[in-house]
Amino acid sequence: MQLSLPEYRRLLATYLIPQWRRVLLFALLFGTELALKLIGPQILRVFLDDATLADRHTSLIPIAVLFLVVTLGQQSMGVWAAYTSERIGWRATNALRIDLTRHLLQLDLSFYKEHLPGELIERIDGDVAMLGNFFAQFVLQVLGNLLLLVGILVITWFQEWHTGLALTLFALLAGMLINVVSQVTVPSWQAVRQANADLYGFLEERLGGTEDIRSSGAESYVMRHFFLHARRRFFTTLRARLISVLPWSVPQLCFAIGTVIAFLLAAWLYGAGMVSLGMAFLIYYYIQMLFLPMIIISEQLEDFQKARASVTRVYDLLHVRSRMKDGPGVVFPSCALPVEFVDVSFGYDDEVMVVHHLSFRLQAGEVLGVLGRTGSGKSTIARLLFRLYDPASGLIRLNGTDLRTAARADLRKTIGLVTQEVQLFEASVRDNLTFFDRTIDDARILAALTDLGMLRWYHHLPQGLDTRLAPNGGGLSAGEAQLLAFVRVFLKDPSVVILDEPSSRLDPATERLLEQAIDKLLYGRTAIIIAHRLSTVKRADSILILEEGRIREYGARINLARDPNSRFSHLLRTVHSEVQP
Ligand SMILES: Nc1ncnc2c1ncn2[C@@H]1O[C@H](COP(=O)(O)OP(=O)(O)OP(=O)(O)O)[C@@H](O)[C@H]1O
Repeated sequence: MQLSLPEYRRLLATYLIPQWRRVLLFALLFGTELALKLIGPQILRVFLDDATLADRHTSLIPIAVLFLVVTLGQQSMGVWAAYTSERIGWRATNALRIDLTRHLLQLDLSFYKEHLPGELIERIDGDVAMLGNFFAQFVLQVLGNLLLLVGILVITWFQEWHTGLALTLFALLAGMLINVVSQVTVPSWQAVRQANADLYGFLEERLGGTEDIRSSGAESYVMRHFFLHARRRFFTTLRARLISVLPWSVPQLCFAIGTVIAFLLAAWLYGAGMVSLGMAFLIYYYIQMLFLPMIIISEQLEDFQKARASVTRVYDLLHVRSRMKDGPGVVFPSCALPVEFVDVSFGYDDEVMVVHHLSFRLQAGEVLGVLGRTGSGKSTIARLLFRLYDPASGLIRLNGTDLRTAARADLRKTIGLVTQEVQLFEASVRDNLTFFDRTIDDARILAALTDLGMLRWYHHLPQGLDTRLAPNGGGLSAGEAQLLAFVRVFLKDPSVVILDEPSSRLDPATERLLEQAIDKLLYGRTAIIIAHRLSTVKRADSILILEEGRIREYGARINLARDPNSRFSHLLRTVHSEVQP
């Protein structure tokens, strides 16, 4: 989809109006620079004509000084204008980067399933960087240089009509030619951007999975695909660069032809006595000058063509709408809350449902243990309650309210989620625990660490809470990372806790700590524990066993444990016999 003119106008207005003073300054500087460009040759003409006068009375020095002042003024305006436009471009693109990032962070998880992070980085950084010139200069450069072009032609028409006519015809022909060749490069630059996005997407995914790739010995497979992506990028870039020689060499050729025409015309007019030497020089000078605006306009149009593909992609991204809509907002009380699933079915794709007709109810403060084979839909229940997705049918109630009427920000405050994969950042322990929330003071963090029995761990940190963690939580064991995730939830103090228990093996000491932490975390809260070990569900009031997304068994834990025919008691017996053969 290409953008319409009003959409371009809106885009420019959105990012330029907030810095209108700077845009105005740029317009003034740029306009003055153009005016000085036109005045300079006129002073030279006067200088030359005066210099060749037989009976010259006036001194040439003031004219020469004036020319110098005008030239210096033009150069200074040019530098100042370039600096100002650079700032406009950076500010506008940075604001756009922020808007894009903010927008992307609000999109559904289903969007992230379809787009690799590396590809999104390329959109936010690469594509937006292409728009710097569009925001900063495009409109003014095109309009200004058009004005300069017209100005040169009008002046020459007035001063010598033969020259005016010749220049106008020549400008039209050369302009059309330059414009045609400038379009040639656009598709090849689009291909370069796509090759970049593909390569970054590939790299990001493979670097993220480096541990698995090494352990499964898939390095050579990855390297081969890296080579294929890099090769494609190399050849598309090479092709684009070679084709880009055209828009550069055609204006050079026109420029050479123009210079010859200028010489011939000036020589003929001067030889025929139709113009003075100063005027002959002026004709030559204006023909030379004519090229600069033509080349700048063509460069701007070429740049705009390249930017168009980026604008379209950025605009498309900005218009991706979350399928889930925030409700008007609900204030949940900060105490344990009841949770209810009513006939909930859901699939990550619209066609294939992964959970079917789930119905269960947790009283406030009740703990539900969810069991089931891998892929049976346990984590999906957690994602639905956290409203990372909406059910395809049925509804989920929290404290009697349909989740869809709540704002997602309300839910994030009310529900704490500890997943199997704990995301840690290359930041201080404090920032990792508080999620960069500066309102949480150290005393609260230490109280949470004490509550969870992590003071010993804390005392071993070389710089206390200021200790920086390595990227991706490197240096921490899986158990420690899990404990940090518990501290996070503790600090959030939610009414409902969802605990997707880690299935990884932990050493007995960490496991004991984790067990204590779970007890403390669940105290006074409604909780859903997705359990991989039966020992975890001993604290559950009720048990739900899933099989292929359907409830196979659901009831009070004590009753199910007592019933010898229940699936749960069967599981208990199996584990027991495995432990004590
Ligand atoms: N993001 C996703 N996109 C598409 N399908 C998914 C996605 N996440 C899970 N699934 C599918 O949904 C089904 C249920 O997955 P879910 O993660 O809920 O299982 P689980 O019981 O939690 O498994 P595990 O015990 O291995 O964590 C599986 O068939 C899985 O392949």
